[in-house]
Amino acid sequence: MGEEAKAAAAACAEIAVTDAAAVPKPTPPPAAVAVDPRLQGISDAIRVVPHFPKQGIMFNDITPLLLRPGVFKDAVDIFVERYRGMAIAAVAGIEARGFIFGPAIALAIGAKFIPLRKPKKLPGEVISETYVLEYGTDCLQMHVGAIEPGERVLIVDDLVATGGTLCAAIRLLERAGADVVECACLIGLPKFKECTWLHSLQIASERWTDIDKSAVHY
Ligand SMILES: O=P(O)(O)OC[C@H]1O[C@H](OP(=O)(O)OP(=O)(O)O)[C@H](O)[C@@H]1O
Ligand SMILES: Nc1ncnc2[nH]cnc12
Repeated sequence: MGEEAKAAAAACAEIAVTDAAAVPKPTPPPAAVAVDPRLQGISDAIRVVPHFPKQGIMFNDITPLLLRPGVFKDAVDIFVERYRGMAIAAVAGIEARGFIFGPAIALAIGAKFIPLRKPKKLPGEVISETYVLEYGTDCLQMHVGAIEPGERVLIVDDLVATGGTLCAAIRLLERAGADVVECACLIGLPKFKECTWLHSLQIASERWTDIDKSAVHY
């Protein structure tokens, strides 16, 4: 990707992961516009904790960002600016950290919020999607009836690492008939760059400049 295209991509805080032909295209930003100045503050407010929760993991901790209302607001605003006017009917947040950003985005764009929960948390009838983790499996559940067939949905989480969690969320929503427009995460880990199986979706993420935060650079 050339420098001009990089700047443009960063400006709309978008990462085109793979073939995006099937999803509505956001308005392309003007070429060579400056990187959003809010991104550095967001990046700086995320703490990287080595070897948590286990040896070898560089844990991206968003809690310091939450202690800074201005930065927290910047993070939400960037997503709201991107998704407002895209006829999104529902924001689906992934437990637990998608519950921090998702509802704020949903309220601001006038969408309903759907919690995608870990097993045995929802009291009603659920549909479930199991996914593979590095060690073992996990599962996301959603209430039956939370989504109407054809509704446009944005999936929100704090971070994409392998993409396994997001893929499970996409499968769950699509099984319920949703039209998944995009996935939005604050942080993308480099490993994710090699994953091309989030087919025909785009991942909206912030563009980090601090390589120590194991962040995405496109
Ligand atoms: O891209 P992946 O490899 O699937 O990993 C990303 C997921 O991992 C983290 O959640 P976690 O599973 O730790 O759950 P928690 O938020 O409940 O702690 C993070 O908040 C994402 O949901
Ligand atoms: N490096 C990481 N930091 C925070 N949450 C994660 N979930 C998966 N990998 C993670």
